[in-house]
Amino acid sequence: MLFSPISVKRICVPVLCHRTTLRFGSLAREALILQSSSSNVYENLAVEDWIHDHMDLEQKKVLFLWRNSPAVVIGRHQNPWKECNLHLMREKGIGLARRRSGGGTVFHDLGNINLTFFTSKRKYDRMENLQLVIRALKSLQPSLDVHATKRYDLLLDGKYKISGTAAKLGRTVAYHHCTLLCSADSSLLPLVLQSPYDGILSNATPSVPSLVKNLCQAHSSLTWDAVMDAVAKEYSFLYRDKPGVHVVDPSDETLFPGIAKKKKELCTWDWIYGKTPKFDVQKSFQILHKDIVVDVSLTMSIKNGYIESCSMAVPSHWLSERQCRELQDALLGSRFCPSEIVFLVTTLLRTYPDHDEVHTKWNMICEKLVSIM
Ligand SMILES: Nc1ncnc2c1ncn2[C@@H]1O[C@H](COP(=O)(O)OC(=O)CCCC[C@@H]2CCSS2)[C@@H](O)[C@H]1O
Repeated sequence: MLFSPISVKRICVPVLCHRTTLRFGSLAREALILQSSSSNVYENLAVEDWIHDHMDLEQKKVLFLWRNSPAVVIGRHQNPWKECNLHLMREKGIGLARRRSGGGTVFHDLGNINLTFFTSKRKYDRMENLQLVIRALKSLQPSLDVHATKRYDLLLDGKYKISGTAAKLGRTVAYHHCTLLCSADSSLLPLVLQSPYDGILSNATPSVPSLVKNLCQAHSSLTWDAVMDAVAKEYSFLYRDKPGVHVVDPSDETLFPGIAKKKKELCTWDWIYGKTPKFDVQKSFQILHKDIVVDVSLTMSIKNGYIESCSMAVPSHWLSERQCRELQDALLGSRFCPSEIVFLVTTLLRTYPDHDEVHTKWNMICEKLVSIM
């Protein structure tokens, strides 16, 4: 049992209610603690959206506790090509998600806890929430040296980040969410958050890298379940008359009507990559062909994730101006993504049957293009 000292329940949905906001009404308390049974980042982000859009947060505060399988979560206004190693993530099957709140990029896995504090906008108070987390940690290890910074990070021993914060403020409601590193994969974390792509010119929000540490390194008792339990207890103590955590299934449409649609949107390419603020790519590379080195320089503008303009400078004795233009034109309007580029170039090759030499050259340029995506 995950929450041994306090009760954990599965929420039973009252059948005879047609307003979604009333579904949680039977749990009549000032505050509610929900824990996700899913480790799917898109499902959990969809729960956040659902609570934000449908629950009456003027009447009831909500704390949502969740963990994800390995994933990188970027802020609403960030550029994933600048923030992470997409090649490595594809290779390792690590998901990429864009959240609705601002701020920087973080790594999640099952050793990282996420806490979302929902309130009315009036009651929104990030420092109060972080102090609650600190009290919870100290209830487990009184000697722990943790403090909150002005940018709402939690630092261990004055220098190691264990928690990052972001927030979304609606018209009347708000949420503050934060991570807590308990036992995340600390060797993978810096590798996936290091972009190998250079030549990206962008005004997107940059992340603020820090030294990070897991709580379990400070003390072996600080496991994710002990920490989650302690946070839930502290929250109950402050806002509820009785302890209790409700385990919810984010794919349960009877509990969260319309949630599948929210998840679907969060999974789309147009949300994850397409919401990247407009950016340019300026890149020079060298191609070694038949013992000669060919210099290629590339300039592209990417809008909503799609190639809006593309110009390539290639020596005309190597690739004719016409063949260069044809390649550029084929790329226009394409998503800035490897699979689509490969598909378009393959289609282009078919328009030039029996031109092995041109095929080789286009393929070599294509390979370079894919390496920057
Ligand atoms: N999981 C986790 N926790 C704490 N710090 C992290 C984590 N992963 C990476 N980092 C470090 O923070 C910086 C980025 O810091 P930066 O301050 O730029 O961004 C944040 O902190 C955003 C926090 C978002 C929290 C949300 C809550 C639920 S969904 S995600 C990164 O470069 C690493 O050095």
